Amino acid sequence: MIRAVTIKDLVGVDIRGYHLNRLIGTGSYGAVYEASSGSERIAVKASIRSSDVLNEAVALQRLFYCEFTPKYFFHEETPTQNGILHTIGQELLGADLESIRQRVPWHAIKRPTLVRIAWQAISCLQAVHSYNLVHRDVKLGNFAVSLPTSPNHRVTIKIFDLGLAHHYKDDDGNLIDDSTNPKFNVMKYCSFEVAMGCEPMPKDDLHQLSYAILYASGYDFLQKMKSPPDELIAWKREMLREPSKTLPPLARFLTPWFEALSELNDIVPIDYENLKQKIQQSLPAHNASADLYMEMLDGEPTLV
Ligand SMILES: Nc1ncnc2c1ncn2[C@@H]1O[C@H](COP(=O)(O)OP(=O)(O)OP(=O)(O)O)[C@@H](O)[C@H]1O
Repeated sequence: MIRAVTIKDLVGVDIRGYHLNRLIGTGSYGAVYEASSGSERIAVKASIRSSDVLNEAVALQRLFYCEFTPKYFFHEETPTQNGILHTIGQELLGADLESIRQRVPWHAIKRPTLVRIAWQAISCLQAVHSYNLVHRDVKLGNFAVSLPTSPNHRVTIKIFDLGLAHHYKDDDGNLIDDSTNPKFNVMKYCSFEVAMGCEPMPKDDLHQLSYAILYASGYDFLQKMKSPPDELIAWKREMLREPSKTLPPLARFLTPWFEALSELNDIVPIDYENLKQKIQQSLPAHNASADLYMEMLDGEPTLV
């Protein structure tokens, strides 16, 4: 048994043979550590919300062969003097996209990089949905770059934090209810239909992604989320009804993609390849399917 500890005070503890070296960051309910065993480095997520950890562990296990989510290593329950500590060992990722956005001038990721991010982020959701999972918490901070591969420092975008993910349909296509009944309509960055009281479905992950991309393009979505609830819902509705008029001028180049997103529904299967082509059409002079790299620019690691 390990001594009484708080979730943010686990440096030095060993879990499943991995030594917790460094606190990477903390969220509303947990903390993530960089841990190692010999030369192998992983991320260990510890949380006080056992239901989220269990849910994430099940989702990551399901996604074991998925290359767009962190690789799953283990789920461990460790007795401590003040209760059970729940941890998940998973692939160590690099910086999350919210931190990357914060580091770029004007907090606006350049268009050629932005379309590559959007292309890969759509692939992440396509992959998650192909395992009959809906993520339900799509935001910029829940995407991260993989650790760069040498020698050219190529990275890929992965989606993580599957604590709210849901196995929404079985192999025969029958919908599966979420018995925990979470209230997604209170989440400020939920999609329009979810704000209106519908259950989050795959198309809602894509609508949440559209807000994340808009935010990454330099739009002050945090300020928008502070609008009175009615105003925020009206804006989300107009983004679907008339994207070309509602999009801020700097993001208007993404109109083809937003128009395609408006046409999604829960019945017709989503054509992810078409959505990627719409991203390409938004910026024809640049290859949206090109690789991404972490390069040192002015002494700062920069995603290009
Ligand atoms: N597998 C991972 N590899 C590297 N860093 C990670 C990994 N998973 C999470 N992180 C980082 O750990 C930090 C804490 O993550 P966590 O998901 O607990 O909180 P959050 O997303 O910042 O907040 P919230 O839980 O409120 O959404 C974040 O900076 C996140 O980018």
